[in-house]
Amino acid sequence: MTDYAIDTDQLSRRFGQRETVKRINLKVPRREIYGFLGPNGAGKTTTIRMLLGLIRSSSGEIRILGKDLNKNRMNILRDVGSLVESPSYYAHLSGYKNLQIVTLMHRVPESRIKEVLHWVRLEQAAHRPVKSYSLGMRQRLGIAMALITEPKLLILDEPTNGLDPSGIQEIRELITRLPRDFDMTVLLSSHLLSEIEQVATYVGIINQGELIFQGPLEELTKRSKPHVWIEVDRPIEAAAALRDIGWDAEPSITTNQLRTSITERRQSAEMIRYLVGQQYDLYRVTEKTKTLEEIFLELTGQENSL
Ligand SMILES: Nc1ncnc2c1ncn2[C@@H]1O[C@H](COP(=O)(O)OP(=O)(O)OP(=O)(O)O)[C@@H](O)[C@H]1O
Repeated sequence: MTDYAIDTDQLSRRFGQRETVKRINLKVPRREIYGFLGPNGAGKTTTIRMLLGLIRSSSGEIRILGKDLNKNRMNILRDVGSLVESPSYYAHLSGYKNLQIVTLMHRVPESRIKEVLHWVRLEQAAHRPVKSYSLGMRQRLGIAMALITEPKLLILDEPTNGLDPSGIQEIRELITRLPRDFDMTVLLSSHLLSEIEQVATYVGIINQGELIFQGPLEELTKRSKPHVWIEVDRPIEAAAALRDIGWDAEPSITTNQLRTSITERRQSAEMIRYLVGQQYDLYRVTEKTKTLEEIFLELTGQENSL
């Protein structure tokens, strides 16, 4: 049995009549960076709030680090660090003082502050009031606050929202090192695929409350392998003829093309020879690679919104 840091079973949440999260089975393997991806309003924050015990689920089970969240809430959450929406801190106090408050609350030795400040690269700014920090620095402070208790699981809701490219890069580098250096599992949410694909090793895609894809990132990228498209005079007939002899071919009526899953040149030569031999007129042969963005939009049913 796989060891999951987060394991939900048929997890659901309604707000009034509306079901915002629909029977999702989230499986987050340990030591992975799990990208929780979905368009705005898909249900990411609601899910994360349930995982952290901030709101109740309407039905379903949640296991965090192998334990039932309903039975051991306080115990489990001690091993979970989180940053949901913007971090809460005292703006007039320094980063150091803010971290000191967290160490006192959680009975963590003060020596840990230096370690986490180093980690998030805030040593230089440690004694300046947080109100003088940039958005990226505040976000890093938020992550430092989440890391100070040495959690086994870190949950970050849109950690790069509103950051400039260099701020995004810093957070990205920080997150990537966590599983390796601290044996930590990370779940981070985003509505941007470009965000997730750069850091995540594992991906879950949620759309309108439903988990529509879950698996290793490579499984998603595999779908972006190139396909050969053939423009032909009778695409439906040609596709059927190809399928009859064991090829994979899908017609597209609107564009007079058919799509094949062929990736090798020799195979496409064979297919072309066959079609010409069957008296089809071929107008054009092209190779197309779907971008991850296109796959994401296809999965979430928004391909026409670009
Ligand atoms: N307390 C609440 N009462 C009623 N509806 C709510 C409540 N919280 C969330 N919702 C609704 O649930 C849906 C999902 O919201 P949620 O914040 O989970 O989405 P999200 O994927 O995190 O999107 P975003 O990236 O925009 O935050 C939205 O339509 C939202 O209006």
